[in-house]
Amino acid sequence: MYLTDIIKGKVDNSVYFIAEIGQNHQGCLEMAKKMILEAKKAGCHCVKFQKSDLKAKFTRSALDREYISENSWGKTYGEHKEYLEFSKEQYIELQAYSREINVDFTASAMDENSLDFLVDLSVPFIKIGSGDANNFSLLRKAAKLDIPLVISTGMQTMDTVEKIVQTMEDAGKKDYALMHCVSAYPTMPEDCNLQLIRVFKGRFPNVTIGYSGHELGILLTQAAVLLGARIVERHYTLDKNQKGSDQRCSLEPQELRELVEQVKQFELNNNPYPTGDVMQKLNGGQDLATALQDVREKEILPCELPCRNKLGKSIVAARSLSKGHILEPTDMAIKVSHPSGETAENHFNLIGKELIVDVGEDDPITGSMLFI
Ligand SMILES: CC(=O)N[C@H](C=O)[C@@H](O)[C@H](O)[C@H](O)COP(=O)(O)O
Ligand SMILES: C=C(OP(=O)(O)O)C(=O)O
Repeated sequence: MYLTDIIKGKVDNSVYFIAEIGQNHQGCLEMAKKMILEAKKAGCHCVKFQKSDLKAKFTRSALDREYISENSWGKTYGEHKEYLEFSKEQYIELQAYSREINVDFTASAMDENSLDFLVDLSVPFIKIGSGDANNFSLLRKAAKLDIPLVISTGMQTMDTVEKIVQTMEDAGKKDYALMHCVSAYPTMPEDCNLQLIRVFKGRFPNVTIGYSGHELGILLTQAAVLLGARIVERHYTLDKNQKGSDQRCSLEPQELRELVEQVKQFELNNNPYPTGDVMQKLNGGQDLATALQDVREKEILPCELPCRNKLGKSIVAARSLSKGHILEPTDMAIKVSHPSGETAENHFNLIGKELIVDVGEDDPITGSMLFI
């Protein structure tokens, strides 16, 4: 099955499965290949990685900060990320291997350079992760491409999701999907807010809705499918005991296989199952009932704040700028910055504002630095 069949609404009774290898490969190419093979054997349609150009995604100070964590692969966050990043040659090798065994291969574009990189690689679709769901500079650029997009919505409000849809519409982009997502690793049932899948389907009837889940186990992802998710993405690992921030919320090959098999049994069409039927079909239970609680509005949840503080993007100076300078679009870059600047979402609102202080390259730009 092709993602485009799902996104273009030609197929609404099947689910496209993305095995998110992300950075669970431990920086090891051979392990990444083994993971690709096991994901294919488990029945997944696609394997996904995360592509970053570190200097484009992070400010110098964010890269230089100490990363003291049991999940760290280096003394600084930059060293840690560098260790986990595959080179262009390695991407080409992994892509060729995926082709050989007939499984789709792609990655999330975590900055504009990485978007270009993935376009050059001719991936079947590009993922925009939650960290960039309010990066409208990246979204506008991606919307112009003739490549399908899968856009996650963790750490965002409904207002931002509406703006994403508007951005796609303004660009005439039709082949994209929105993923319900909560950016907490793992996500507890009370935070999963699965009913938002139904809400998304109601508000955006022409958009394919999917689910990028970070909860433990497979039950709640099955419920997500019954509520209307037609693309499923789960982090995946060969062994959850390995080192890495995402390991705990990942599925091992056997769980991934079971998820795919269970979902194949469902009778699906364009209509979400009523909540009572979801409970009954999946044999109820407290976790399921909690994850299915009523929710109408998408908000940034307290459980998402650690991820937002760590990986949320904000506005920084693209180059040194002097006091009195009037901001133009190219003066600003959207990066992970510690400390952070104005939220990425305000990028276009800052155009034309005057700086009241000198700012160095990569320095965060905050409201107090601007003449109002
Ligand atoms: C928001 C976002 O990008 N989240 C990604 C996708 O879910 C994650 O895989 C992060 O890259 C990962 O959790 C970061 O872990 P560390 O900070 O240990 O490299
Ligand atoms: C951050 C990512 O995904 P999500 O927001 O769906 O967890 C990603 O795909 O890199």
